[in-house]
Amino acid sequence: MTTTPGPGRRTPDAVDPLGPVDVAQPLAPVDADRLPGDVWAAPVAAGPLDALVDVPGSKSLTNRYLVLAALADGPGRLRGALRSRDTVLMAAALRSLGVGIEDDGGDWVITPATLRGGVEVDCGLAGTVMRFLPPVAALADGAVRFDGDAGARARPMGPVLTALHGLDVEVVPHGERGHLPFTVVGAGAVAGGPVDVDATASSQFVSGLLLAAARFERGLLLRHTGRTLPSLPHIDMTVEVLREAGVTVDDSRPALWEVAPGPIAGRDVRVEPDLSNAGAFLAAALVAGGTVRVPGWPARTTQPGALLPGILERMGATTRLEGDVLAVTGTGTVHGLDLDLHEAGELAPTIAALAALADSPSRLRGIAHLRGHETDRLTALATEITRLGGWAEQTSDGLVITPRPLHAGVVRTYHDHRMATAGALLGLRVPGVKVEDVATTGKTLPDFVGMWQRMLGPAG
Ligand SMILES: O=C(O)C1=C[C@@H](OP(=O)(O)O)[C@@H](O)[C@H](O)C1
Ligand SMILES: C=C(OP(=O)(O)O)C(=O)O
Repeated sequence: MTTTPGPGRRTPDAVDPLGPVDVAQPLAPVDADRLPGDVWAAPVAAGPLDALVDVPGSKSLTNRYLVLAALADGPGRLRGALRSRDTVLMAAALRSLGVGIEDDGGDWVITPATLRGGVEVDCGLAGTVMRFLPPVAALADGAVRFDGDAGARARPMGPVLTALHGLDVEVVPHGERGHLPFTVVGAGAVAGGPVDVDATASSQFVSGLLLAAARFERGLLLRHTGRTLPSLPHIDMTVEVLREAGVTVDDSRPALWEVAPGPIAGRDVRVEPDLSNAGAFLAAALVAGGTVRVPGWPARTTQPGALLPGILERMGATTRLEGDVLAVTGTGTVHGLDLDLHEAGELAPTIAALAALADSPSRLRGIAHLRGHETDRLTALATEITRLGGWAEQTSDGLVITPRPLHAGVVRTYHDHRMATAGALLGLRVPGVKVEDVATTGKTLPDFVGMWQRMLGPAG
């Protein structure tokens, strides 16, 4: 049987162990009048950009700092924290567990407390909430029920729950095993010790266990058992914030992390801007030409967005760090590239949108785990790029994107903030692009539309 690769399908290729699959179904037409949520007409850039874009705090750092502050031995203060759906859900969950979290002139002031059970946690669609809080709930004095959006129930949770079970924490599934909803029955303490985790599907399985581990009686010796590990910078971020809070972590052996038991210091910290969220704005300079600047760019960071300047340069930009301002300048011509993104999968939607507008094909590798993100991002990106007339095929671990002239159409977003921002990037170049449910950007960037319009200026 011969097969025709199609959008939204795996395509046979040399590295695809799954081999050929069935012929693609035709794309469902999108009727903009019947779509849920707002349909936003993405503006076309009127000319080269010249913008300074202030990007709010990092989601990943905000939610790590919140968890550590909740488990600390004294009060803490978070300056420049991101206020978005993912971080507000984290704060709400910690409050329900008994932690004090007050707003003080824009800062979050956190007062740790004995964690109480008998509560429910709404994870929304936040990976950081659903993966970071079950180990915290194990320290509570009773049952903590976890659930989230319909899409959250599809996201992988099994390795976290298996690890907790291995640490003698009771976990009660309420639906499909290894998925939300479930209840963690906290016993007020966790003995800790050695545990094996297969984190092939998400680095967050490792980060969540490490964040709570100093509060386990024997600490934790965590071994990753899978063949590949995504998003290592995010695990390094976890190790770094733990060390900053006075926790002893040994990460000197490959795929092994040892956290010593001990107190977590309550601290006064400032959150770095979210570099991955900055990515869509910086990428806009390549699409429209001109310069986009992002202030507060850290000289050194564990955020995977640190890879952006190098990636954008390969795609045709010039970048400069002027003090703490990153300036990215583009010509309007974007080059395709072959890129392994396993360390920075959350950048993939931005890079895929650029690739669809490039002057040569691109291949993105190392991102099979994106199938378990907010949506199956490989399918979503292939489907939506193809819907606009481009061509994108899935491989076993990524995408091959062949640029073609794009046309007007509605980009579906599947409750995925980064699908919405990718749609905005395509719309900068292609007249008539609309983005379904643009409000989904509120997951990490509630003012995305306002920021995008300000970046474009009055002519945009
Ligand atoms: O720990 C974190 O803050 C994150 C880790 C990564 O998850 P995966 O390893 O599941 O990709 C990343 O994609 C996500 O946006 C945030
Ligand atoms: C994968 C992402 O989020 P989450 O923290 O929900 O996994 C993301 O923001 O790209």
